[in-house]
Amino acid sequence: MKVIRLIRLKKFFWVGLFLSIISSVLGVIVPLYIKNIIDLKNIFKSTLSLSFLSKLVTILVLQTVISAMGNFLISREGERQIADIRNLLQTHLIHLPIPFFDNQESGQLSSRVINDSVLVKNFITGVVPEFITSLITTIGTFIVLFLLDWKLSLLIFLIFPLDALITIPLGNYEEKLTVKSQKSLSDLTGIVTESLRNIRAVKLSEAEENVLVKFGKKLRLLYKLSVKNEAVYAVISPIQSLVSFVLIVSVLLYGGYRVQQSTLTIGSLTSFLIYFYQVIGPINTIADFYTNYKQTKGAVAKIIEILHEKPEKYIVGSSKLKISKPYSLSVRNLCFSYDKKMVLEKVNVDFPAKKKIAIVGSSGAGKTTLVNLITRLYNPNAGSIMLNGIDSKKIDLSQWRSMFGVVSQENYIISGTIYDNLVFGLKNLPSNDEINNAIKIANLSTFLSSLRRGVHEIVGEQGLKLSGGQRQRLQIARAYLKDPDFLILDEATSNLDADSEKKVSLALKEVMKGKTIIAIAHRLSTIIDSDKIYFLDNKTIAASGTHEQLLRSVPKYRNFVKEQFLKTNISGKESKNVGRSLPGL
Ligand SMILES: Nc1ncnc2c1ncn2[C@@H]1O[C@H](COP(=O)(O)OP(=O)(O)OP(=O)(O)O)[C@@H](O)[C@H]1O
Repeated sequence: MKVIRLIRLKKFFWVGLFLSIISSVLGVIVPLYIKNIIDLKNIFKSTLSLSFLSKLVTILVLQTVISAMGNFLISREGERQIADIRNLLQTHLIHLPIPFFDNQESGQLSSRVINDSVLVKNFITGVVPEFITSLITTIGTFIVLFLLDWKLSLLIFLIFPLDALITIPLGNYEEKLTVKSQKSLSDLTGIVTESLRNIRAVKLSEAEENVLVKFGKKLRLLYKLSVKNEAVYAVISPIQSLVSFVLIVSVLLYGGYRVQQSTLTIGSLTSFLIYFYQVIGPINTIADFYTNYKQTKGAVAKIIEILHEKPEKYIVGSSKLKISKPYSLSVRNLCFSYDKKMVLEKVNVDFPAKKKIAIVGSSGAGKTTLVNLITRLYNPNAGSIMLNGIDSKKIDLSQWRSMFGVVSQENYIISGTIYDNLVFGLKNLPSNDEINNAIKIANLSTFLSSLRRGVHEIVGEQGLKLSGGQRQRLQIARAYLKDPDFLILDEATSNLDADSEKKVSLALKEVMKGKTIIAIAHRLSTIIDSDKIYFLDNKTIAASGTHEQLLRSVPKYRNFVKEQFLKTNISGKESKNVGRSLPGL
């Protein structure tokens, strides 16, 4: 059973279950004592009845204490289970490859970690132990009842087929409902997470109404499903009560007749009724097990689906490879497609140590994709990436990624403080001097001194409290502290005003020293001084060389530059120097 595979139960659970079983067994004995007491002729004067009474009280107290201890141990294990399942899921998720996330919504995944884990826990530490103790109570009770009077017992036995008639079809219906409810709940979580994360975009696009309409639709769907769910329980409960009532009346009528016939004692009939009252709950629990199982199956299927996803391969060999510096990268015949859409075909690029290499091409040409392949966020369909001639597949993934630092137009800022961002992902915490140095180099000193809490100031979700330039300089400071071999600049000076751009450029200049630079850019100022430029066009490298060489010999590149130059000139961002350095334009 998949549910069991998800869970690793500790010994406290088994101790708790054992205590609960003992408590159930004691519960089976109690009515027998009552029968014996009632059947004695002179109940309150007989010493035998007093001895029965004192034993009865002892058993009741013992049963209560043992049951409480059992319940506590099982519930405690339940809480640990929730934590374990959440931990297992989050650990697995964080190690899944990027293509998995391309097809998922983060809100839905959060729902798996937070909500579905609770269902599984309830099943394992609530439904299953109750089922086991109920089974023991029921079997024990029926054995005693059969020994007391088998004919009367047969009447009570009727409850099973009657209950099954109701719960099996409802259980199947419940499973379908649960799958839909869990999906609906995760959709709802997704909308809330998404809209709050992008609250500025929501307001500026005046999309409040859209978000609320979408939210309302999902909310109504969840409400309808929940009502249906409640209706199932609302139907089950009274039907079960009706079945019980009919059976009690039958036992009373038939038992009363037997007492009149003197073939049954009043004590036996009383204990029968007590047993019946006592066993009705466990029988219903056994019947409900199927419904609960079906309900959990839906949630577990979703969790197992995630756990079946293959994580990224971190360690390829048994130990990390020792590769001597300086590092140079080469990309050979790289092909890549997103699903069936071919994006790169037979791409060849070299990144010699300590050189600045630029990749240019129009929007959608595949520049970011190429960098994502180089950093192994995606795996190529064919071709290879080599580090000093060694195939990347032979190198441990974390060793590989530790070589790269990124300064990007994408927002790589995490919630927390500036300090949290500076040390994010660093294996060894930097000293105060190193932090101060990074701040100075990234041109952040003046900004930080204006903050009340300095480096411990909160930056807001995704760095909302920072300007675009400050966010980029924070990434530069982080890259400085990481001290990578390859620095990836992804349009690092885009969307900034002249002053901000100057600060970022100065900071970059410092942090680029001694590094191999991989620059992806549309803007000429970023790439013009590159040692080599690779021009991506029509899914492959159409040409390569210095800026001047390409301008002279590749008409397509010349057109591309002209277009970019015109665009940036219109937006007023490109510097005059760049315009002057474009021979032939
Ligand atoms: N995760 C993805 N799933 C499917 N298609 C994608 C994905 N990411 C990018 N693409 C597609 O792949 C192509 C190349 O995208 P890529 O982001 O690499 O281009 P780019 O040259 O970096 O563009 P830009 O300069 O506009 O950032 C585009 O057509 C894009 O729509």
